[in-house]
Amino acid sequence: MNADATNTDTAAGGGSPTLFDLEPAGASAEVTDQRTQAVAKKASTKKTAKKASAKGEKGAEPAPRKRASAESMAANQREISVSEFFTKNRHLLGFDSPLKALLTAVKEAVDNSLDACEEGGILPEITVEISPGEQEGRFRIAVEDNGPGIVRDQVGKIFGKLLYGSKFHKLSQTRGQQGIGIAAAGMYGQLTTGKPVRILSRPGKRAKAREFLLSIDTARNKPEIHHDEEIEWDHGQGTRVEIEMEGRYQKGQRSVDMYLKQTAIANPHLTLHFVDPGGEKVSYERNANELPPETLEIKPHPHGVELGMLISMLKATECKSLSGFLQEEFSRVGATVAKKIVDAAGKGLTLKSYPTRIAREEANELHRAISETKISNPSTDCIAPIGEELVLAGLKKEIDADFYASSTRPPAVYRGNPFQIEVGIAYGKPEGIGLELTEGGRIRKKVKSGKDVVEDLVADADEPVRVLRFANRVPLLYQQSACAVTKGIIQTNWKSYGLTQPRGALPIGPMVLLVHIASVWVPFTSESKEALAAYPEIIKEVKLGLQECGRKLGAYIRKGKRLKREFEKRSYIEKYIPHIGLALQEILDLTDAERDATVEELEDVLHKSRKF
Ligand SMILES: Nc1ncnc2c1ncn2[C@@H]1O[C@H](COP(=O)(O)OP(=O)(O)OP(=O)(O)O)[C@@H](O)[C@H]1O
Repeated sequence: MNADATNTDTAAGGGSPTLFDLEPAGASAEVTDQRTQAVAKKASTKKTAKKASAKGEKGAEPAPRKRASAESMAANQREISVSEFFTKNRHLLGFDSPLKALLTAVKEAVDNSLDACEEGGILPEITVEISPGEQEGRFRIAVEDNGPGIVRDQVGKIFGKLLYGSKFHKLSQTRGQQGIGIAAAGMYGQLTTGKPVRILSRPGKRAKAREFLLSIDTARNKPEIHHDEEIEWDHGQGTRVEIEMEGRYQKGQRSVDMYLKQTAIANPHLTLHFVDPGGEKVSYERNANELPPETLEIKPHPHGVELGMLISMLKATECKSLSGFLQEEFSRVGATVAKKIVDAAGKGLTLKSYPTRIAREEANELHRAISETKISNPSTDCIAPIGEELVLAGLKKEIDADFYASSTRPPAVYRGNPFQIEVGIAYGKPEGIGLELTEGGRIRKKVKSGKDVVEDLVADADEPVRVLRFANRVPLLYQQSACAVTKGIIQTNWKSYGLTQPRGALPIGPMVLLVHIASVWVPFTSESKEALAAYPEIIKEVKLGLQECGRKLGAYIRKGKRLKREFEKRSYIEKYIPHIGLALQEILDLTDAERDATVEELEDVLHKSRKF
């Protein structure tokens, strides 16, 4: 029975005994009237409570709930398409505000262009255009590359299907990993403007170019191609992607401009052109004419494989023996290591055991044996760091500072995945400390270089240092505090290198800190790829890299402080040298020429008095 109905009945005086039933007969009309009023009030209170409860107001009685049965629940249970999921959860992909959405879309397209050019062995030249869209608050982004292009059959799946890509299943150093990025950007455009994505592709100089217009059928996670036609395109081979979307364009630390500038720093082999919504053009010319060294795809390292994955691999393998399986499917396992693992596993497993018939219990022992067996670290020809020299060149090209240092750590391993950390430092605004020692031993004020640089990259002297984080050469602009890189910086003792550092915070000073991780699988904290997960191995390497650069910085700051003290002392003495000259002239009866020569000599002695 409906609980509400019971209450109403009771209030109306029917059903179970109430106050009225207990009242003696012949009670006065006034009392009856009061009773009637009380009943009416009670009923009205209940109605109000019901309404309030429906509105969710505090203090209201809870509204009665309709109970679901397994059958009624079953009627609502159905598969969720990955596109529907990410439409609702677009913040997971970096589309949570118009400002960030614009940046994410540009980033996905540029990262893809860079990956494609490098895979194709082509020096990348990329053009990014952002122009106002058809309505206020809309923008049209276009990213064009000179990469290998995309073949006709693949265009639909790449741009109209989430979780489709060429990089997820291989362990190699690429910017993209998940197979979500560009389709998600197109989906966001479609969601906010209703417009399809436009793609131009020319897969090879001799091939004909084609134009496509497509959108995603989000319920089925499938492409809907509206237009597919051969066109004349005045462009060599390559791809052009155009997406109209709701967005906000703004310059600043987390802007498209900053992402592109940082991309140019970390990719010295890239020539990049950018046209902003106001029509202003910026170009970053490459300062390296060689592509980064080619990296090899690797197999998983046994120490990075979890039990569930091992069981799946055993089921899926085509190898006919356990020995073959261990050697074929993993890196760093030869015949000797395979034998050691199998011997340590016991459970009747032999080198000849048939992998697909290995039961869960045996797999468990095999997994234990793998973790106990000493296996050499994964090979490192699968990762390509930027290199100390190019990190320095990139910083010098784009940031006007007093002092630069860089360091590339040797490769290390987290969860079986090789990675390498690089650190760069640009310290001091030239107009800040601004003193230098000339070859002749003089200390002079530095002249501003006058380079066209981003002024706001170097922090002010009383601000926390600016951090530039990169993962496989991609700038990470959001979620700085959640990132393993920031944790590594905070855990480093900057006081010993001459900087101030509040407890548990970034150091303070006019400095840019660049940290790059190169890896076959970058452990991001979410699908939007904004922060690195805090693996202790990664934090440790970040700290070691920072310490290497920090020591050089410490020496520079100490020298700078000495220079400053000396400069002040010399300036003070220098003021009195002409007076000393005059006094000497009077005492020693010198000619004017002799006096000037003495003054010059005294100045020389002063300036060459100390070596730094
Ligand atoms: N400009 C391009 N030129 C050539 N191939 C491309 C281009 N853009 C995308 N692709 C291909 O499309 C695939 C899917 O791209 P998408 O951005 O969706 O995912 P991803 O780059 O693999 O991973 P992530 O989701 O981490 O970015 C890529 O793996 C690549 O093979």
